Amino acid sequence: MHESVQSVAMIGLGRLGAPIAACLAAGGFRVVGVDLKRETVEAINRRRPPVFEPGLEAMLGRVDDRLTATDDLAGAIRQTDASFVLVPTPSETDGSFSLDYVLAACEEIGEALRDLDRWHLVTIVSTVMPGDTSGAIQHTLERTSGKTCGEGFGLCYSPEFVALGTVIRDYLNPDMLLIGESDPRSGRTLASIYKAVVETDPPVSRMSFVNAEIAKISVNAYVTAKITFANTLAGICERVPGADVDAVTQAIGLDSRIGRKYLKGGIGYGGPCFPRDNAALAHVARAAGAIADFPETVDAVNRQQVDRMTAQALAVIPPQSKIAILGLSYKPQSDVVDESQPVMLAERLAQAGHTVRAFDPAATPANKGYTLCDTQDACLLDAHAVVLATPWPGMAEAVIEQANQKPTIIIDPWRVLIEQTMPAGTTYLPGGRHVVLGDKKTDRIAAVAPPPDDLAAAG
Ligand SMILES: NC(=O)c1ccc[n+]([C@@H]2O[C@H](COP(=O)([O-])OP(=O)(O)OC[C@H]3O[C@@H](n4cnc5c(N)ncnc54)[C@H](O)[C@@H]3O)[C@@H](O)[C@H]2O)c1
Ligand SMILES: O=c1ccn([C@@H]2O[C@H](COP(=O)(O)OP(=O)(O)O[C@H]3O[C@H](CO)[C@@H](O)[C@H](O)[C@H]3O)[C@@H](O)[C@H]2O)c(=O)[nH]1
Repeated sequence: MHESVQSVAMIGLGRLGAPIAACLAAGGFRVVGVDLKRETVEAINRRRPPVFEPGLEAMLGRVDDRLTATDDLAGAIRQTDASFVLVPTPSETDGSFSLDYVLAACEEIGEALRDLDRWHLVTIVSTVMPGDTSGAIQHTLERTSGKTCGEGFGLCYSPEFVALGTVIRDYLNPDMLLIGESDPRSGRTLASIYKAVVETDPPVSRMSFVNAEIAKISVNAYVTAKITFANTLAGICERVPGADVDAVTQAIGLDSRIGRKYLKGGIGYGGPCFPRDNAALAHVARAAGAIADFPETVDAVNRQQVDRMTAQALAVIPPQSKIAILGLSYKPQSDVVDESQPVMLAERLAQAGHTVRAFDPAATPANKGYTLCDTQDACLLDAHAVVLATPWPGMAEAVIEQANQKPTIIIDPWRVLIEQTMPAGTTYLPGGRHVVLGDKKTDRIAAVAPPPDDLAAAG
């Protein structure tokens, strides 16, 4: 079914590596997980999630004795038929991705391959820059193993398209499998490993390393352009009488050339991947002497979304108010605050002279200028205004309860409360909608980013 591969090594048991190792083991492979961190190795061996990822604990409960973890990378290679490298590739200041961790892992893999008397497939899953797999990665493996890539061992580049919070679901139900391969045997073997584990029958795109490398960052660059288009529409709809971004995006999403996914106008995209992939594509373009304006513009317009949200809030919140920010992670069901728009918004509102308190069920950012609360109730206490920045389950209800107790300004960039009847005295400001100040019919008193003059006249 999957050629002769029965056992695999997962090198790097982080946010992606741990859940994917669990999926491979639950799917029938014998998996040896490798990580430098002792606490991660111990957690896996005790079947405890080393990272925050919904569903991981349950998946670890299904691996029986097929998953073990160790810090002995060479030993893991010797015991297995194939290995996956899923270590960090942090961004450099020029937008490119560092290969330091990948090359350190490849040095050890290559040394282990030197004495191995059978073929072994190495797959790089970490996101790398175009040219890296056939360049430094392949050279390192060949140098340290003394073997020729495509003969003594196989090499693939196969990045993942999973999103944090849904890693397991996305891994088991991929839209496609992207495989850059050194030779047909390597690509075929990797495809057979995936096919043995995934729950669907996705198309497999097999190609050269460089095309797979460009394709990976292009998917994120394209999807972020789509989100940014929705945010641009949201900004327009906020200022055009009667306009509603959701009505517009729902309609245009029905055009099959556009599609409905990732078309929600909100607070801008953040996280460990989306923001950096535009910077990487821009770097690739500049280095090749091609035009870099498109990814640079998407990135710049995304950063403007924090300006848009800050201006909206400042237009309706009286000076020196107490503001509660609910949700700080870049999206619900995640503890990640890399490039988090809610964190940026909290900082900006604090800089504007407001007393800002924030709460998140999982994320604990190093806060600048605002107070991080241990509980949602402490965050909401006495707040004049609430921003539902990253709406985790249960937060919307708490906001309504707060507004029932005292007049509250509610800022709702994702419109999770749009269907609710607001308690009397509430100022409700949904992102992406034009709302008239003092609308008696709906009892929603709101303004959507009005120019200051309009606000003064209305007040
Ligand atoms: N997080 C995502 O949503 C996502 C999605 C797609 C692709 N990626 C890519 O996947 C890669 C990994 O991302 P992540 O979020 O899982 O990173 P992470 O930092 O959560 O995990 C990486 C793990 O690798 C371990 N490690 C580092 N060097 C090692 C070595 N030599 N041997 C063994 N273990 C080692 C670290 O201790 C850590 O536990 C990156 O290239 C990232 O761009 C991430
Ligand atoms: O319609 C939408 C959809 C998402 N977002 C925002 O986009 C960001 C990213 O969301 P999501 O895709 O759910 O999470 P990530 O974990 O960042 O996953 C992205 O980045 C990964 C790393 O490259 C890829 O593997 C995934 O395919 C890609 O979706 C978040 O800030 C969301 O709030 C929007 O603003 N509007």
